[in-house]
Amino acid sequence: MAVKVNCLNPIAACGMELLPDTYEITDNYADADAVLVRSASMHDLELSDKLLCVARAGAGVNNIPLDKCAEKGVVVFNTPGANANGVKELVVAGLLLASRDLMGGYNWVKDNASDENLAKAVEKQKKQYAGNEIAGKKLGVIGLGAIGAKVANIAVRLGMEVYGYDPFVSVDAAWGLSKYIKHITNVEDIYKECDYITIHVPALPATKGMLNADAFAMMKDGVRILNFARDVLVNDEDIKAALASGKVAKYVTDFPNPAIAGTENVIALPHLGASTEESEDNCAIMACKEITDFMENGNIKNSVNYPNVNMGVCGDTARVTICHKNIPNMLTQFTGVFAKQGGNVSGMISQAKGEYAYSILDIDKVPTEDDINALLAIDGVIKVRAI
Ligand SMILES: NC(=O)C1=CN([C@@H]2O[C@H](COP(=O)(O)OP(=O)(O)OC[C@H]3O[C@@H](n4cnc5c(N)ncnc54)[C@H](O)[C@@H]3O)[C@@H](O)[C@H]2O)C=CC1
Ligand SMILES: O=C(O)C(=O)COP(=O)(O)O
Repeated sequence: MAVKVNCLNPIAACGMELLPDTYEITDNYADADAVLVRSASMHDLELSDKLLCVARAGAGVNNIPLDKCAEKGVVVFNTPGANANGVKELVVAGLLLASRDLMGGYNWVKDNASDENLAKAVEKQKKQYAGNEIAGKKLGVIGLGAIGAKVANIAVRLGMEVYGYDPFVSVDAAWGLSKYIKHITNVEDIYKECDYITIHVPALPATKGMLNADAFAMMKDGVRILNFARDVLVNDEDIKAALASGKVAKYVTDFPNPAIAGTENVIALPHLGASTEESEDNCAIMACKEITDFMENGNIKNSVNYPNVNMGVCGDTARVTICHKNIPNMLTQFTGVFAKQGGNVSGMISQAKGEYAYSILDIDKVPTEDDINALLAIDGVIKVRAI
C-alpha cells in the first residue's frame, strides 16, 4: 500500500520530489502515515492509529505534542541546523536594526519622497536617525546550538566582544565556536555586562519567561534584546515595563504578539528567520529524507522523541520495527516470538531515549499476523511495523 503523506504547511518542492514515486500526497490528515509540518500547531489534532511519523521541517518542536506522540508510537523528527544560516543572517540584520534607526529613516524618506528639496532636507534631518555601531560592543548569546553558535561566530567577525552561555552545549557545537568567544558559566554575567543580548534556546518549561523582570533588573541601562527563538521566552509585561523605563532600549523580535507588537521601541518581524529559499529547501530535503529512510528501512535519524537507530538499508530479509517502553526484558521477549516459529533473527539493534525505546529486527522470513500480534501483546510494546 502506498505511503500517504500529509503536509500541514507548504513544504518546498525540492524536498517533496525526493519522496519515492509510490508515495501519495493526501489532504486528509487522518489518513496519513507520515506528516510534514512547519509551524502549524498539532496540539489539538487527534493522532490516528495509522500515523507513524511526523517530520518538522525546521528546528523548534513546541508546536508538536512530543509526549503524546511517543506514547502512541509516533516518531517525531526535526531538521537540526537546516535553517540556522537563515536565522543567523536575520539576527545580524536585527543587531543593525537595534543600533541604527533604519526604520525611522526609511519611513521619513518615503513620506518626503516628493519634496523637491529632498537632498537638502536629508542632510538636515539625518541627525534624527543617528545610531551606534556594533563593533566593540558586548554581545551575550544565550544558547549555543546550531543558530547561537553561528551568531556568536559572525558577531566576533563583526568586531563584537562575544559572551556565550549554554550549560548543555553539544560537543560538535563547542568545536565550531570561535576561540574569541568568552565562555560564560553563569547567565547573570551576560545580563550584567552585555550591551546586546540574543536568545537562541528552545521553548521549554525551563526556558519559558527566562527574560523577566529579575533578569532585566540586572542588565545595563539601554540594553538591546533580540529574540529570534520564541515569544514565550520573554515575559511580555516585564519587557514592556523595561522598555518604558528605558532599561531596554530596543526589543527586536521575530515573534510578535498583540501584547508587544505595537509597543514603542519594539521592532517586530513576522517570523521570518527561516523564510529564505535556501533554508526552506534545506529543511524540506532533510525532512523528506528522514521520512523516506524511516518508512523504507525503519531507521530513525534526528528524532526528538525516540532514539536515533540505524540498521542500514533493508535487504532481502524481512524487517520488523518496534516502538516500546524502555523497560527490562523486552529484547528476549521479541526474539522469543520468532524463536517459537523456528525463525532466525539475523540482525537486531535497540536504543533507548528516556522512557521510550526502539528496536529493529531482521528476520529470515516474513512475519505472520500471529507474530505481529504476539509482539503487540508484550507488555510495554507500543507499535509494531513489518517492512
Ligand atoms: N525565527 C525562526 O524562524 C527560527 C527560530 N528557531 C528557534 O530557535 C531555537 C534554537 O534553534 P537551534 O539553534 O537550531 O536549536 P539547537 O537545538 O541547535 O540549539 C539550542 C541550544 O539551546 C541550548 N539550551 C537549552 N536550554 C538552555 C538554557 N536553559 N540555557 C542556555 N542554553 C540552553 C541547548 O543546549 C542547545 O545548544 C529553536 O528551538 C526555535 O525555537 C529556530 C529556527 C528558526
Ligand atoms: O525552525 C523553527 O523553529 C522555526 O521557527 C521556523 O519556523 P517556520 O518553518 O518558518 O514556520
